[in-house]
Amino acid sequence: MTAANAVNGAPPRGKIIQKFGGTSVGKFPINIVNVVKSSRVDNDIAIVCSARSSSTKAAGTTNRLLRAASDAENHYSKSFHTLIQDVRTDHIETAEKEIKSSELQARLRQEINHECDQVIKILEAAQTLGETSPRSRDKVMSVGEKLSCRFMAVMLEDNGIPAEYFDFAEVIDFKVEHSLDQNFYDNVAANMAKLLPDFSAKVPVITGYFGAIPRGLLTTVGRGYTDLCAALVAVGVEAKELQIWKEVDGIFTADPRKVPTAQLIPQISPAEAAELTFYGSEVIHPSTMAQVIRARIPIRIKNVMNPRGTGTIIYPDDPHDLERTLDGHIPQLFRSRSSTLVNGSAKRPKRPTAVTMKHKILVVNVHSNKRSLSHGFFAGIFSTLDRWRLSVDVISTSEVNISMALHSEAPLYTGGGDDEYKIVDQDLQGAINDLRKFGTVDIIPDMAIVSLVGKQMKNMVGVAGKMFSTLGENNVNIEMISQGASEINISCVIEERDADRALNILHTNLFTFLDN
Ligand SMILES: Nc1ncnc2c1ncn2[C@@H]1O[C@H](COP(=O)(O)OP(=O)(O)O)[C@@H](O)[C@H]1O
Ligand SMILES: N[C@@H](CC(=O)OP(=O)(O)O)C(=O)O
Repeated sequence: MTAANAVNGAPPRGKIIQKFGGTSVGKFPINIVNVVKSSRVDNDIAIVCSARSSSTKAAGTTNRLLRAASDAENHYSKSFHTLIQDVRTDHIETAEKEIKSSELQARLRQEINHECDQVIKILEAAQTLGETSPRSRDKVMSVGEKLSCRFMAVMLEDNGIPAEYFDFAEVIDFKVEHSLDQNFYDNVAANMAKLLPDFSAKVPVITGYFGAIPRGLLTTVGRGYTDLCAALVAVGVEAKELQIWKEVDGIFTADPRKVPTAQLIPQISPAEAAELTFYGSEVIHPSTMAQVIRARIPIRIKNVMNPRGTGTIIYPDDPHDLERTLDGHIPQLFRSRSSTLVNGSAKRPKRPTAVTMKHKILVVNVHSNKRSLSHGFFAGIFSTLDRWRLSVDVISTSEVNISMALHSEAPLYTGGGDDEYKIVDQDLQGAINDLRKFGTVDIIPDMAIVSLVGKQMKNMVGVAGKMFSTLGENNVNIEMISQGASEINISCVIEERDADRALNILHTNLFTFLDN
């Protein structure tokens, strides 16, 4: 505890890891500077940033880099050079606009040019080979985080905050097994802590990309990997809190951009946050939670545009929840820590915690050509999906039929007349061709999954009935129902055109009237 903190009775000084997403770096870099400046008064801060996006993630640096890697592989030399030139120009123009010191600006320009020249060399090699390995693809992708963090480090310095760029590309210096187990995460977290200096003097600005993994970061962890990187830093340095800074005040009872009456949730359990993320409210990368909660570190979601808000804390609010997350933990330890968290959350009203919507869903029905489902039918269906790397979000079965709701980013479109869907996603098309061995396959596109999530729902009689009758009374057609796979989630599949209306109807009826 520092002398100042000890005298004024403030909580002891500790380490806080702050993660900033790509759109925050792109749109609000000065807000990030202000957040860091004010947070450093009471705590030691390290920041982790994702690749920059000047408008949306879809149009951001990571997507451009991944497209450049595909173009190199396919010998489209001109287009990958253009994409990298766009990334270079974007970062140099931002440096010229945001950095006041000409000296710092010149240094940053040199760094940007160096990173972009390096990535061109990798892409030219990929073009010669006509392929990219998962590792070289990751290397290309990592340039996004490098550029973003070089910019943020200079931005902090330019505003009088001592900062130091930290590249974690080499943090994995041990043999990695095929699947990333707990041992892997523990080793990465320990290595991160070893590499980082004491951050009371300078703010480390850490690349949210963390090193070469045999099957590639993109395949093993997936997009949004920066949240996990920040989580591992937090675990490694035994942080007092992990903060994920976004452009919303925290987690709401429904997407606040779609449901104006949605309310901020002060505290949510990790299991609920994971369900919400999976079913469409992408607030945090799912693997992040397990690592941080295991280490008993609370996660706080906050808004870069409203730093005074308290945000949402993700932390178990009763020992049983923590027990489910951890094996063999000591409940007493949890209790002493949780008492500093949000008050009264254990006395939550009996109602779901949130309602969420997952878009771009299609339903695949396989109607068995036998009179009853034969031995091996399910095994055959699932091994086909596994072969084509598809995962099912919602499933329901009847005597001779299996219906599966799948998420696909690629659009489906009708082609060639006769109601035949031409499928853009090659994995999906491959899977559907193979599924035809098991029976007649129908595809219903343009669907959405609506889910109620809440740990209170375990003990709530009639909540599913209320959900379905509310939708029915409002003429929302339900295609599929899934209840009970997870005791804290009830989901159903509806038509995409009804999605936003259904979200509002459910929020009004189930969040306002069930209080008792
Ligand atoms: N229940 C929810 N609570 C908060 N945000 C939600 C929820 N459901 C969906 N969202 C949406 O998730 C997005 C997350 O915030 P944002 O900062 O924009 O993401 P990113 O950090 O990935 O750029 C917001 O656009 C918000 O509308
Ligand atoms: N830049 C990476 C990693 C990431 O975490 O991004 P964000 O924090 O902006 O979601 C991606 O787009 O996947």
